[in-house]
Amino acid sequence: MSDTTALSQRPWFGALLYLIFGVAWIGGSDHLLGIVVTDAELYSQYQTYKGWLYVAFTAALAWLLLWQRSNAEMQSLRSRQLFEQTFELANVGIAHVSLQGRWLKTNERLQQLLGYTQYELQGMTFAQITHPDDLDKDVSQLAQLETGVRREYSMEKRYRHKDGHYIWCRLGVRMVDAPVFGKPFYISIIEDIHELKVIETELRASNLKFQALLDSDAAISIQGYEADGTTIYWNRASERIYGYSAQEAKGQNLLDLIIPESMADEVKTAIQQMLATGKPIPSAELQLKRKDGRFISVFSSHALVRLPDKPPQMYCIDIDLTEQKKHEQQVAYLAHYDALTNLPNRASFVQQLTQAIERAALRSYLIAVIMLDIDHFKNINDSYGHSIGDELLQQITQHLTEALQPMDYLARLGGDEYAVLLEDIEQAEDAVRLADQLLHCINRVWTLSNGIEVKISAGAGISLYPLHEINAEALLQGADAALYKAKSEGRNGSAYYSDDLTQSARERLRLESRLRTAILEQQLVLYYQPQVDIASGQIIGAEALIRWLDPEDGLISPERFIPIAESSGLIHEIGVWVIEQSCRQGELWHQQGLHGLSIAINVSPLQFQRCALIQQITDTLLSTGFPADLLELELTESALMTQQADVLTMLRQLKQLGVRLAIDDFGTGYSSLAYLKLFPLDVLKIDKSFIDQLPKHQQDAEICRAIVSLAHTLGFKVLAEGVEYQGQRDFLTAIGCDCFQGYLFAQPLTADDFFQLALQHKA
Ligand SMILES: Nc1nc2c(ncn2[C@@H]2O[C@H](COP(=O)(O)O[C@H]3[C@@H](O)[C@H](n4cnc5c(=O)[nH]c(N)nc54)O[C@@H]3COP(=O)(O)O)[C@@H](O)[C@H]2O)c(=O)[nH]1
Repeated sequence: MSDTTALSQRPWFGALLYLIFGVAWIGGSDHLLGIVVTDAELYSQYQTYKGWLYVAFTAALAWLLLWQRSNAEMQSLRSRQLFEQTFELANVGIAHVSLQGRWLKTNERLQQLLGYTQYELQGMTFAQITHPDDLDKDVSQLAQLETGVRREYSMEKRYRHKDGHYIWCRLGVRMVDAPVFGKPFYISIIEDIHELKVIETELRASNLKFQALLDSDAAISIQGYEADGTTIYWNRASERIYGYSAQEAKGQNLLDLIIPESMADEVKTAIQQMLATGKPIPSAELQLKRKDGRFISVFSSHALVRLPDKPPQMYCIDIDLTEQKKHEQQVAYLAHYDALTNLPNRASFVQQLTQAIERAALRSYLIAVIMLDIDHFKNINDSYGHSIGDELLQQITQHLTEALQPMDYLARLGGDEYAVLLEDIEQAEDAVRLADQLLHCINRVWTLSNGIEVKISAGAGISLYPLHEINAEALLQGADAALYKAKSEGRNGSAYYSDDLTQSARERLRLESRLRTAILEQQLVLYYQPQVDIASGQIIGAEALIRWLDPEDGLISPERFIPIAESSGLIHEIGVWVIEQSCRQGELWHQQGLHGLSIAINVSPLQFQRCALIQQITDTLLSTGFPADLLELELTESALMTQQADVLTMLRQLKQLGVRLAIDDFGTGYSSLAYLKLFPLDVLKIDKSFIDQLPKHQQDAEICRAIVSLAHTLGFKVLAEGVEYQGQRDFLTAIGCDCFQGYLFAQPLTADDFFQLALQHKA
């Protein structure tokens, strides 16, 4: 077939072959026949046959050639038709393009695509309708085809449609060497991908928008996880919120990254349920874990994403609540605190006061509310501006805070008004004392940052629970009313809600101040009341009793000033003086011939709260030489009941010194039999209140009898105090009481008088 095709393609060669064959046949066959057939007739006959054979053979050959040619033409026609059909009907644009880039032949699809006719295109080059941005790439790749560097290329490019708009196409180009057009040319396949490209561009834009959206809000963390918890997506906000970079987070398991250990099981179960049911895990506020180990509050929502042919994925959207929490805390803070001074505000004060009242009601103690108000503060604001006013309030706040104890509660009620809550105060005047200290702290010249100096004063009002009112608001109103009163009376000081209390508190404070002077000016003296052996009538000792000889008021009773000494702390100073003075006096009497005389001293419970007491006594005994076994400390029951363990230790230390211990006013306090067994005591002093109506008062008589019996059973001596009548002494003698003291024998005497009396009795 190929040969035939070759012949049909080169007819002159076929004609030459035929000529050679014909000449060879005619010449050769005749010569051969002449050799083989000698008979002329037969020869002629064979000649005819040979001619017919030649004709038949050449006819067959001609038929074969013609048949083959017609077949080839038919085939060529068909393939041309097929090509044309393919070329024209193809759903992609096809073009033959010259090496110069001119459109040689284009199919209908391409013409439709570009909007030009075949004729119009043939007058143009591809470059004329290529988007300028794509041209260089196209031309340089064509050059590579021409130089044989490559055989084909493809690219995405834009052609300009006849109406001016650009169409995205995918171009495939191959160079054809067969010179159909007389020269090599390019076959270009041009596929319309415009719609795809538009979709792709839109998709990319949408992806970018989506990505920008995900990354724009630094407070919304979005994380993607495989069903097993492996991290596949981690946006920028996640990096900020949880501290892991996307690189660090991807590939790690959710449970290892941000779930606290305590939540791990719960989260695992929730994920399994979500995967099984398709229902997302309900949104919730969670405390998740950061890379640095700190916890962060987030509002977490979850979504299950099922993509075709892919395992399900889980996405978490966590909103960082840190700022919101801070804001909430700030709002909560502002609801309870004053932003300028950072002090609790009125609401907090009322709340605190209400709780304090509940505690005080249970434990029966006093509470004071002190309200402070700065005088004419408005003038400062008006004269110097509010910022100066604010600065002044801040300075005042700082000074007030420093002047108070940590347990005192200071609040700013508003404007220039402050309130102080004092819990568990001993007596009403403690509040006045503190109020006066606070006023003293405010009433001065204040220097502000800009150099301005302002002199201010303030007033204070005090109300007390439960003496004045029993609820928080009423106490505040009471303090406010007292403040108003103090100011309206121009007192420039503090006032109680009740006038009586104000007076008595002022009186006590005045007394306190005078007592300080009395100590300095040695106006305190000791009197001594004899303690007598009830059977023999011998003076066996003396109780030292303090007196205040005031130059103006004369003798002031210890019942008046000891409580003030206790509340002001002066009792410690006084106590030391009493011990020293008593021991010195006792030793002097001893040297003057009163041997074996004991001295009893009253010790305040407050003195017992100081460890220094032991050392003071030790030092005094050493310095005075007074024997320890003649020194008797009178303690009240309340002193023994506070801080029992410490008291017990102190009592044992005193016993080791050799000092004797007596219980004063026995029967009026706790009278716990347990402490009689517990503490190393020597003497029980029956309180005067049980003695007063002896012997007639049946119950008191029985009580005295029982005390004596009990004391003796436990090995203590019994002393009856306040014995004024012989009948009382007789009864006490009858029930076995050991000693007594009282006006029957002698009142408290000066040291000299006591000495004289003791000498008389000795004689
Ligand atoms: N911490 C200290 N307290 C002391 C000191 N000195 C005294 N006091 C305590 O003061 C309270 C009052 O004492 P005072 O006014 O001295 O009264 C004492 C006696 O004068 C009085 N007394 C004694 N006998 C009689 C009597 O027959 N009739 C009568 N009406 N009164 C009498 O009793 C007081 C003695 O009390 P007591 O201490 O319980 O023995 C008083 O509580 C003193 O304790 C001191 O230095 N430190």
